Amino acid sequence: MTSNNNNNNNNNNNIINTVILDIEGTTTPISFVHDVLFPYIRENLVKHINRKWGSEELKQDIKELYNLYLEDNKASELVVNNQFNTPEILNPDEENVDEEKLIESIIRNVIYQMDNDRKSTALKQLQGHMWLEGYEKELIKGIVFPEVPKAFENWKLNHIDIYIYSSGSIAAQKLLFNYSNFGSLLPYIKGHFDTTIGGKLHPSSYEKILSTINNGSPNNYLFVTDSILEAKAAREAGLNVCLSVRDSNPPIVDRQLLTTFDQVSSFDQLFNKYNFKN
Ligand SMILES: CSCCC(=O)C(=O)COP(=O)(O)O
Ligand SMILES: [Mg+2]
Repeated sequence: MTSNNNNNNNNNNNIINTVILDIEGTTTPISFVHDVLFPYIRENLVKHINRKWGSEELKQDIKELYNLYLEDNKASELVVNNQFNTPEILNPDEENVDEEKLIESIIRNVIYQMDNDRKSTALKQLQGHMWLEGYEKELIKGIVFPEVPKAFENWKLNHIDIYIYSSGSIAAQKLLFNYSNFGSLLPYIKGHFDTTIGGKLHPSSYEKILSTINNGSPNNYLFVTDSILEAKAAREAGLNVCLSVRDSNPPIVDRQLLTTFDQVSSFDQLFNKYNFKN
């Protein structure tokens, strides 16, 4: 273990027994998400809706998207410059709804959310369902950075529990790690969390995750993420936090806040920075 000179809240003598990892920008290049996963959704959305029309899974996905539209609309009455402006989805439960128009409204809504990189649970659930076929047909392979499998192995050997917390749905997370460029990494991962537990910018989400995992006090946990706002929220919940500053990530703009966090550009560096239980 080495100490570091950052004026962060981490006490690097804390004994870490659990790591919680973000995906995009942390275990996985941002380019994989934006240049492979997201284009797959755009290219296959119409086909997916037509193929799955009438299925319980798609009905549920549409219901979630519709509820989100209603919620945003309600919120927009209260906020002057509403940040969402989510395109209308026709009520899927209306008896005489024009199916063609309903489908058009769903597509408009999904594409709008994706154009804005919205991390809504509704969008992420649909995406997760869509990627299944892409992975199964080997059209997509999940990408993790080259040192990630070795780090997983190392943590596993030392009985450090590995959890994932991503805006991507739990189903999408499992696909990415099951069909990874290094084979299935799922056996290394003890559990998964997505935004159904709460958004990644809220300290309460991290508190809920910790009470679900139940592996001791917050300072036994290490959260690694590329997002400084997620890092701030997790720190407020008392976790040790390390920023993933990969060469391929966009630079973090708030330089001042950045200096208050530990940073690594590869998981290898975590092993010198933190005191993992062994
Ligand atoms: C689980 S793979 C899909 C990635 C994704 O959709 C996403 O929004 C990634 O967000 P993260 O919280 O992992 O940065
Ligand atoms: Mg991320």
